[in-house]
Formats: sequence, C-alpha cells, structure tokens
Amino acid sequence: DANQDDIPVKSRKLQEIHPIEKEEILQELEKIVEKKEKLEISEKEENLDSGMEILDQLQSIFKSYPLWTANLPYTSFLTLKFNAISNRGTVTGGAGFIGSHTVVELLEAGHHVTVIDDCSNTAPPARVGGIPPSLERVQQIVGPLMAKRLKFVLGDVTDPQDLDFAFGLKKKHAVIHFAGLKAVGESKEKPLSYYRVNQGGSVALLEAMERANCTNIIFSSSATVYQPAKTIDDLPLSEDSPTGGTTNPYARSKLHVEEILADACVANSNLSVVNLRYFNPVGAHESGLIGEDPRGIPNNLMPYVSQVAIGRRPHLNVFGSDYQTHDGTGMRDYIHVVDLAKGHLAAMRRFNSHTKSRGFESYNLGTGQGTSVLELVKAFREASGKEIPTVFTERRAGDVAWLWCAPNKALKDLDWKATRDISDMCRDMWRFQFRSMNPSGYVTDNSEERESNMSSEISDDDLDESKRSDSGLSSDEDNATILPKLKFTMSPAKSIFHRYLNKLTSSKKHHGL
Ligand SMILES: CC(=O)N[C@H]1[C@@H](OP(=O)(O)OP(=O)(O)OC[C@H]2O[C@@H](n3ccc(=O)[nH]c3=O)[C@H](O)[C@@H]2O)O[C@H](CO)[C@@H](O)[C@@H]1O
Repeated sequence: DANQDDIPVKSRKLQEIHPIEKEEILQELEKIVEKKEKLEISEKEENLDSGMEILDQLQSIFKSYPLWTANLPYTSFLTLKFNAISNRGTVTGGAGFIGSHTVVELLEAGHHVTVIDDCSNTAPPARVGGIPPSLERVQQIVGPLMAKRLKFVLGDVTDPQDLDFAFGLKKKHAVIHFAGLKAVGESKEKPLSYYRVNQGGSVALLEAMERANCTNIIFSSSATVYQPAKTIDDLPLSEDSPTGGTTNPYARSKLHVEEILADACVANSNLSVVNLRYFNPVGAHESGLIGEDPRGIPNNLMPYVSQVAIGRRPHLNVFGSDYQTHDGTGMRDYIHVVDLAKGHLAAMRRFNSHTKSRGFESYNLGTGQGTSVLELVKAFREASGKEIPTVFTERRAGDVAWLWCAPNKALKDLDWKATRDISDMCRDMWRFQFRSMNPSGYVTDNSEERESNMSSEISDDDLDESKRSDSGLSSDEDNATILPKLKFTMSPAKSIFHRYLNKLTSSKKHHGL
C-alpha cells in the first residue's frame, strides 16, 4: 500500500482526499469566485489578462478534479461568466494533426472554438452529427467542462455556405487556418486539387471573414517557402531569408497564399495576418491521446520511424548518406507539435486590441536546432527501446541537406519559444503510437471501450441530469451542438457544497440569470 502522503493530491480521487485538503480546495475556489465577482464590475477588454489568469487557476482545479467539479452548478455559473472575457475562434482543419493540438491549447486557455473540417485526412465522425475521433480525444484531454466550448462543423473550406455556417451568429475574434492538402509527392500528381483547396480555400475563407466582419487570421505556412540553402552559410533561416525557388505545387501553394494574404492586408487596413512558417512538426500530445495519424505509407520521417519501431514496417529507408553533414544524412529543425500549438496561442496576442498589429507579419516556428536522420533514429530507439533497422538508399528528389531556423523574432514579438527537445518528441510520439494502444491510429480505436473505462469510475445513480440541463452552458448557442458523452458523478462531499450552492443561487439571482 502506497503511503497517501507520497501521492500528489492531483492524481488522487476525491474519495481518497483528506477532508482538510478538501476544505483547502474549496477555499481556493471561493477565492477565485470572489476575485471574479470583483472583475465583473467591468467586463471590458482590459480585464482580459486578469480574467485569463483567474481562468487559469480555475482550470487547474477543474483539471485536477474533473469528475468532482464537472457537475457543480457553480462551475457552470462561473464558466458562463467567463464567456464574457474569453474569445471565440474558428479553426479550419482543426481535426488534423497540428489543428487538434492547437484546439487543446485554445480550449485550455478558455477560448470557444468552432472547428470546420471535411475529414479528408483524418478519421471522420463515427455517426451522423458526431465529431471526429481526434476531437473526441481533445474533449477527453480538456475535460468535460471545457469540452463544451468546442463546436464541430463537417464542412469544406472552399464552400462559402459551409464557411458562413461555421462563422455562425456570434462574432468570431480570430481564425486559424490549417485546412489544406500537404503531401509534396501527391501535389505533383494533382496540382489542380492543391491549388483549388489551398489557394481556393484561403480565398473563400478571406471572403467569409469579410462577410462575418472578422479581421484576424493566423495562417499555417511552411519552411518550404524559403529558397533551398545553397551552402551552410545560408542557415539559419530568418524571416528575411529569400523565399521562392519552390520545387513543387504544395510549396508554391503555401507561398501563393502568403502573397494573397499580404495583398488582402494592403487592400484592408484593418486586417491582421500572423503567418506562421512551421519547420518540421513531430511528436504528439503528452497524454498519448492525439498525434499524427497518416493514412497509408507515411511520407515523413518521424511517423515512418515510429511504424518501424512498432513492427508495421520492416526498416527505414534513409534517403541519402552523402549530404555535407556530420553523418551524411539530411538535417532538419524538428519541433514538438505541442510547442507549435502553443505558438498559435502566442500568435493570438497580436490580436489583442491594445497591442493589435495590423498588416501581414511572418514568424518562424522551430527550435533553431538541426537534427540528422540518424540522430533522430537514435533518439527514437532510446525512447522506445526498440530496434529500428535502417537501409541507406538514394537521395529523395527535392530534399535539401540542411533546414533550420532562427526563431528569435517569435521570441521577441510573441514571447514564444520551443521548450521540448528531440527526446521529448520521440517519447511522446512513441506513447501515442504504442503506450496508449494506438498501434493502428485513430481508425481502429474502440470508443465504446473507452467510454466504459471512463464510466467505471462513476456511477449512473449519481447522474444528475437536472443539474446538467440547469447549467448556463447548455443554453449557449456555441455549446448547444456538442455535449460530451461523459457521465458525471456528484461529489460524495455534497453537504460541504450546500453553502456554496446557496451563495451562488443568490448570486445567480443577483446577476439576473
Ligand atoms: C520534400 C518534402 O517532402 N518536403 C516536405 C517534408 O519536409 P522534410 O522533407 O523536411 O520532412 P520529412 O520528414 O519528409 O524528411 C525529413 C528528413 O528525413 C529523411 N527521410 C524521410 C523519410 C524517410 O522515409 N526516410 C528519410 O531518410 C528526408 O530525406 C529528410 O532528410 O515535410 C514537411 C512537413 O513536415 C513539408 O513542409 C515539406 O515540404
């Protein structure tokens, strides 16, 4: 039997928490309620930062005790109040690899998120009106309360009607535009599809933003827009390094969209575009619940290595061993997808009204470190404990020897930098691939099994539907579509809550709710 004192309070179930600790937690909540009530006197934008700070504290309590806090009426009440200070955003392509990780960060930061995705490159919802498995897992990560802030639209980014629907009735503060096709090889076979979706989708989105009077957009661009480095002296790439010299329709589509966005800013002086140039995004969320789930044979290195480690592929083909690098293999700036996702949240700061920077600006999101193919294989071997056989083959057409960035501008303007290294990236990718039972990705995931696992912690008898429907959240337009399928339990410490419930009931009346 483990000594209770050795177990961090956050990882214990409420039943195992000592009454004195419970009381302390309640006091923490009470302090938050008081601070929030003071804040409500004025819900203007200057209050955003302090509001977010309070929300952070509240969020950490919700996350630590999800089953306990989810069904408390005052939790819903507080959340409703926070709606006034949190932002609403539309995320195109939010069910995909980078999109889903960014949605986690947005929800955890208190934003309301509407995802529009056609699920052409991720597993679709299992039933009509459902949400894709990747977003179900996002809901699991953020917990039932924040999950209610997520809305999903199965739609096509090139279709004006779908876009108008996603923008909905409530004004959206910003758009993050991930939706697009991204396979270099395929782009050479189907250039028109790439131009229709990537350029066409971006133009349709900008027009929909105009109709919805939304003037902030973050664009998902790529390091591929830079001219290939001729010598190592061309590295690291800064935002001022020359672009162009692209070798495939995918890369050209990214560069064209950057130009389209810059032109749109010239024509509309209210428009703010934060153009993020990603280096090589890899890894997965540390929960092991979401990650990259490529269909078919992976094109990119990390997913391929991971599939070799798990035994789905016999060996890795290392493309080229004669590059001018220390071990002869190509070097890249791999960035953990969670760092990248946090970069989007940091980019949102450019849209705050008091610091709003209008016009088009670009930022590199990378670590600034180059890692060779063989170094990555070694790190993955260490993280997984598995052999990863390698076979050296010819260079892949279009590959460069070196690609890494100087990420200083993002640090200076966005106060963002990557904090996870290559071993973190391999560890989290491996956890997603293996430890969380995802040997074949999302598609074979058994959601029924997952639900029964979750409900084993709770009891149907404790389910209190009336309290749930009483929550302010269910009447909110943006939350009406998605209600997480989780079942909640009422805390065994019900009696302790009576005074809070009374207090908040009177408070609710006071606020006319
Ligand atoms: C030419 C190409 O496809 N470029 C795309 C690729 O970048 P990039 O080529 O940098 O990324 P990859 O993950 O495909 O490759 C990284 C490195 O691993 C090597 N490698 C890759 C796979 C493999 O099976 N064996 C192997 O040795 C490559 O030669 C390269 O040196 O993905 C990026 C997204 O992440 C895109 O923005 C790039 O446009």
